[in-house]
Amino acid sequence: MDGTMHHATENERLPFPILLGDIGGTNARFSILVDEDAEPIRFPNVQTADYGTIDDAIRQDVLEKTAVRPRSAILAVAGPIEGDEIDLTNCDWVVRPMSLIAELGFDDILVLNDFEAQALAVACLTEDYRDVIGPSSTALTASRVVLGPGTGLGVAGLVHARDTWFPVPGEGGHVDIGPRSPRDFDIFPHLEPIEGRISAEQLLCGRGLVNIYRAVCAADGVSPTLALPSDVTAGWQSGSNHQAMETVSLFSTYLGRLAGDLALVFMAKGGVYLAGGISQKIIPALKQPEFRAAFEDKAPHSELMRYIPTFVVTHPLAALAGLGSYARTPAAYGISTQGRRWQR
Ligand SMILES: Nc1ncnc2c1ncn2[C@@H]1O[C@H](COP(=O)(O)OP(=O)(O)OP(=O)(O)O)[C@@H](O)[C@H]1O
Repeated sequence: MDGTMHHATENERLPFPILLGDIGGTNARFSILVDEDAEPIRFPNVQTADYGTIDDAIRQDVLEKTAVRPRSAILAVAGPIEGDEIDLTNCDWVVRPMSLIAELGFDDILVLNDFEAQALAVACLTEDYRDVIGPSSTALTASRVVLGPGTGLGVAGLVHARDTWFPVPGEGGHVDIGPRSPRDFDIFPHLEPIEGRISAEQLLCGRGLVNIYRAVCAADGVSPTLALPSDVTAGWQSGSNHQAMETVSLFSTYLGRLAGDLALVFMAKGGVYLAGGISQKIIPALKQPEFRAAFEDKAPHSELMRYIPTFVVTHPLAALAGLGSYARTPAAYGISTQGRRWQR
């Protein structure tokens, strides 16, 4: 934060044109908002492994592809945002805002958490970009939750208060999850605890599909034949592998169980939104009874749960859409920029 000409207030817009970036473990996606009204300029997805640094990726895949010179950037990253060098969780890139300012000509950089960006997306997601799971489809303007099984399990709340959306990016993917049904009690002893416990992320992510599958095989006394998360969903989809089919069914149950718990915590009458790469790949399974049954199975509040809608986010670039909405109207969102905004 050295060398600032002035301190921006929390609600102050970053200067246009604004580069928006959603930096995942595998893919980075960029767009530029030229002004408040323009449609974003889209750039092809970047594989993070193809570039040594994010600076190179931005230079070669964005700045060299357009004559527009972004003055500022809003970047959403997976990982804790502390200090002037931000290490990303699932890739080798380090975000150095001071270097982006010095080397690439930006005046103003804001770094957000990736699930904070997903929460922003969920605040403004229209019907076209969500697939309803279950009986209720009315998403009130009320608090929401987004959870996304992908490489890991991201979770964020989205509190609605004072006409403002407040994203709450926590570490909700790491809560405990335990056995509930008799079948769970057969399977859970075959899961491998980490430091004595099973956390939601051990079941509800790509690797989690494989963990559940291996435990199901162990409970059934058969040798596992599938190694990758995509093998498990393929075995489910083709109906060719009994254990893979049960795995996806259990995955839906556990996802519904956690989604319901998070809905209770946030009183999420605005709905629970399933993001992450895996949700979109198993939509037909999520539409089977297991997901909603587990979601609503929250006595003494089952009646309340029945009216809370659940959705799969189908927007291909949801995080960028969320960042774009924030870039245009920061005052609509309760985002603290303290310690996360760097200015020339
Ligand atoms: N067909 C599939 N079925 C099940 N899991 C899959 C399939 N294809 C990929 N996966 C798993 O999905 C996970 C990746 O999820 P996702 O696409 O959401 O990535 P991500 O964590 O958002 O990272 P990025 O932001 O870089 O895309 C990996 O664990 C991968 O093994």
